[in-house]
Amino acid sequence: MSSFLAQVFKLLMQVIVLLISQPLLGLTLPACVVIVYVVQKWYLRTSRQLRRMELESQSAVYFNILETVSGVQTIRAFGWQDAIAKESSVSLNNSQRPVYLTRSLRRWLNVVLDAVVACIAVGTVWLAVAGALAAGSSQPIVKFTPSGGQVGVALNIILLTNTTLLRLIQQWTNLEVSLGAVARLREATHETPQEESLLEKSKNSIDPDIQLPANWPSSGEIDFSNVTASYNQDTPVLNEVNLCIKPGQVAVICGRTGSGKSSLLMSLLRLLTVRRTGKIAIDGIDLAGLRLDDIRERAFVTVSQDPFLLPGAGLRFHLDPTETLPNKALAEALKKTGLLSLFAGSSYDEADDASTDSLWDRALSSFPVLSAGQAQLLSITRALLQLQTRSSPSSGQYSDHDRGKRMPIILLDEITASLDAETESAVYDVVEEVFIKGRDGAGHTVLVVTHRPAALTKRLRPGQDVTVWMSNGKVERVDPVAVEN
Ligand SMILES: Nc1ncnc2c1ncn2[C@@H]1O[C@H](COP(=O)(O)OP(=O)(O)OP(=O)(O)O)[C@@H](O)[C@H]1O
Repeated sequence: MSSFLAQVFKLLMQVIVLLISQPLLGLTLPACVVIVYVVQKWYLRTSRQLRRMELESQSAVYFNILETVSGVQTIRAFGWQDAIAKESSVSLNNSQRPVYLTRSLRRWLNVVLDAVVACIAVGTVWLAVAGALAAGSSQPIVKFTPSGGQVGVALNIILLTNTTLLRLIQQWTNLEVSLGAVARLREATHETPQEESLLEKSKNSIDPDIQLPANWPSSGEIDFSNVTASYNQDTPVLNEVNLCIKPGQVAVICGRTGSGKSSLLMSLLRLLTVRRTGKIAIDGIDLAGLRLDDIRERAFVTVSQDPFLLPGAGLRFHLDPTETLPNKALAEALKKTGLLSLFAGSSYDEADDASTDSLWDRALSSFPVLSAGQAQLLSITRALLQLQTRSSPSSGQYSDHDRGKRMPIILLDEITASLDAETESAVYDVVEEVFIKGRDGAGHTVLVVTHRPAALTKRLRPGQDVTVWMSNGKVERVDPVAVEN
């Protein structure tokens, strides 16, 4: 913007100096303005289109490079080198076409502006000659007789004006390109569905009559009544689900692939749209009338099928993103899931807490690469820590009588799918100790989605826990865990 303004003022000054040295050139000014206006209009319109084509064709090249880098092993294994090289060179050639056309357009602009300035220069020389002839004539063509110095200054300024005009139009194009980039970013941020806008929407649908107790959920009872839910508005993935899970109960959710097990958990987190004909209540409070952040931050601790890890982020961020827990708690949780020795390596000394101090701010990528199972264990460690932070309402926010213990519901979605039998058993040991039995003897409500219910059977409590069988988005049956004879 500043260089554009600099060119504008430069041009203004040059025109003023030119008019002082050759006032008659002022007559050509309207014609020049019209010509420059028409030329810049054509130039800008074309260069805008070319810039768009350039960006699109370049994105194909970048996409090609990224795809090749990430799939280089596959390319080598299948011997696709020639085909990929050909494809890359085609997209590179295509990306060069708009660049070439843009350069040609600039040259065209140069030539047109040169021609305009050449006309003005011819006019200046003509005025000078006519003025000189007028000096010896009885009937002068022009009454103005410029001095040699004035003609020199005018010609010099004319040459400079040409460059200034060219730069001005190019700066304007650059400004437009930059504004276009800003507009595209704005479009992306406004049109991509944002969690914040969902939160905003959910704020609008909050039921003002619901006074959410600070210790909600205090027991963890879940009641699905006639729940029909879908990802988009058309096909429901949950069909009239009726299910009641008692406080402290473990519900193992089983069923064929695509039967709606994960969707059942997602409907609790309001990641699915639940139709108004049904409702999901936790401890008697309908989730539809609550804020999304209240539901997700207070009511649930979730471990999903796919661990979400950011290699550039620190270990603490992965374990305790809100940075509320002391290092000791992080180390204890990692020890529980067997990951502490992996992260601390040989420097770990069980008797010395300080031996782990350097771990927490190190980026995850600086540790040995985690296997799928180890990544899943890290997610479970995070869940253990989340349970600690979510169980007690933060002290400053609530009055004393409100400050009971929360009992978040634990949602585990195929957490052992990528683990071997031995690690699976170790993980379920932790689940049993921390979630099912609870630290102080009061267990949490736990929903476990699994394809291998047998691995959990021995940890379920006869007469208390249940296995929920799902099929085609419906609850087919609920089997209580049988009492062993
Ligand atoms: N993001 C999504 N958008 C639209 N439909 C989806 C989405 N995720 C799942 N579905 C559909 O919802 C239905 C139930 O899927 P869901 O993931 O709940 O099944 P699942 O029983 O958990 O399967 P799996 O055992 O393979 O995890 C499927 O028909 C699937 O096509």
